[in-house]
Amino acid sequence: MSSTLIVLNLKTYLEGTGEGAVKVAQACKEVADDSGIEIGVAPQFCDIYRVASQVDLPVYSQSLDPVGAGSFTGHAFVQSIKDAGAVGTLINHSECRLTLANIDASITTARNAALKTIVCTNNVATSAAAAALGPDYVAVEPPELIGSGIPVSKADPEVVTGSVEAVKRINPAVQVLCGAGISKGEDLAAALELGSVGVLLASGIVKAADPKAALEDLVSKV
Ligand SMILES: O=C(CO)COP(=O)(O)O
Repeated sequence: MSSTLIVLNLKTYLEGTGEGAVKVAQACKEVADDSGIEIGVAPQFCDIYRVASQVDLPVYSQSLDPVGAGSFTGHAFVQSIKDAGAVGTLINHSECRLTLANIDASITTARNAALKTIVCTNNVATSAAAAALGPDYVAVEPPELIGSGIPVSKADPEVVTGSVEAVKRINPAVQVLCGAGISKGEDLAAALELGSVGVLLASGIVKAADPKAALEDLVSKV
């Protein structure tokens, strides 16, 4: 496997029994095996166990709550997420934003459970702030391009290069992903060219008529 990472965020796109998530995850696994590129998937909380137990690929939670075992109701508990089979978690996605203090607490909570952390950011300044908290990855995604079909690597390459530069300056151990509007092979190639180590993406694959073919195209230029 190369060190390139692709994480497919399923959001709430797939209605139904969870079988849709398993099917997309299976496509991710096949394309990962064929291409040698690591592909992870972030399904709904309730689908983590189903996906992780049926498909051998890295599964991420879409978020978690920084609470321990005890008197907490309605929270996404890290130990349950881990026991369900997740290897990591997104934190602070633009569609599930946290305060800086809660981002910090979520990173610590995940790290203590040996889950990988991907902190989403919306611009260079927040990428720098996130890097200071020491996650495994910062994933910069300008919200205005999310779901737009317009790739960040083309529409706003400076937010990627600026984030890579800022993160490197603040904490060189943190790696940078980028996302928003990514769907094609040329988008992933451009993202890597700009200094990121991979992409976080959703609609271009999940909503495609043939997600496996879309994934094959995504990895075709690397
Ligand atoms: O929010 C995203 C991934 O977390 C990006 O979404 P799109 O790939 O749909 O633009």
